[in-house]
Amino acid sequence: MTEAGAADDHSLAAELAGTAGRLLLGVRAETGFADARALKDTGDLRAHEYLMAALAERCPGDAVLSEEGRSSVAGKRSKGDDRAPTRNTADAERLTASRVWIVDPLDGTREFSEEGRRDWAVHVALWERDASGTGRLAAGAVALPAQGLTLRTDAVGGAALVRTDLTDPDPVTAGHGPAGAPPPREVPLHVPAPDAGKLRIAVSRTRPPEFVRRLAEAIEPEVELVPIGSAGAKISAVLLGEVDAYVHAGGQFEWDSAAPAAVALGAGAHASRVDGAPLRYNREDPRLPDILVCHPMSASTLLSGIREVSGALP
Ligand SMILES: Nc1ncnc2c1ncn2[C@@H]1O[C@H](COP(=O)(O)O)[C@@H](OP(=O)(O)O)[C@H]1O
Ligand SMILES: [Mg+2]
Repeated sequence: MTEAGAADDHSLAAELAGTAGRLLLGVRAETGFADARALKDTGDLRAHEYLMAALAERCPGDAVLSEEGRSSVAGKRSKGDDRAPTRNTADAERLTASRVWIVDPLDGTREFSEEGRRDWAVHVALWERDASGTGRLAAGAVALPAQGLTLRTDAVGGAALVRTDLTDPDPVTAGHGPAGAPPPREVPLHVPAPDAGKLRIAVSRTRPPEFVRRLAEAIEPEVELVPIGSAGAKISAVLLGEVDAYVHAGGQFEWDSAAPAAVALGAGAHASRVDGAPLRYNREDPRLPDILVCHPMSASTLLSGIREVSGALP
């Protein structure tokens, strides 16, 4: 799924997501948490404007689909800025383009505005047209700025975990270097297999779908529901082994899942719609309301459990 991107596209996605993430840490420090609305809007728009400008400069021929470049957000402003958000590539052009960057400048906007929370992300994905006509995710990066991590695709169809904050050793990369040596900056990323007998399923903190509670009752392994903000942070938690699956239905858009799905597929995870159909991107209608990400070993249990409770799907 990720082989199509040129080596540079993977690095560029990671660089842009990481830089937008640093910018967002700066917005948090500068704006403070007293006015959540101002902090959310300023974060959304500053990261969006940075990504639009960087993509226009670095990839001038490519189309862009950003959550914050839709015509419906034209009236939104960041603190101290009168400018309207830079618009996305027009639909007619995007739908015939051969390369489209699908970005969520700030996923988990609510968590970004809550002091101390680390479950928010920057998503940068590249979709490329291919011979099949449906296209595919060619590269992707998810920055978790408050966790000092970026998860990214690589040039050989895999994925990597990059430590962006080298001052704070983290348990994930720490075990990879020789004893006593500083942990490497970047390590290969493979989705870990679940422990037998128990499944931890990440769900939305604020809108956990009722059908996931039904699913938890319907399947054999014991299930623990783990509320986490941001689709990117939840999918990253699956890839980092903090949970075993992410199940969502009832509403979402292409930008919420494109970059994390690209990384998940590169890391060997199962990523699909909740009925098992492939995730498709760069459609005319950007709604992509449901998703399942897990280790391939758990996919059939979860897909058949979801089928059993499909009457409860939103
Ligand atoms: N029912 C729904 N309809 C539309 N978007 C939804 C949704 N549920 C979740 N999302 C979006 O998916 C992302 C993760 O949500 P959650 O943390 O609740 O799981 C959020 O993106 P943004 O933060 O970029 O808006 C949120 O807006
Ligand atoms: Mg989002």
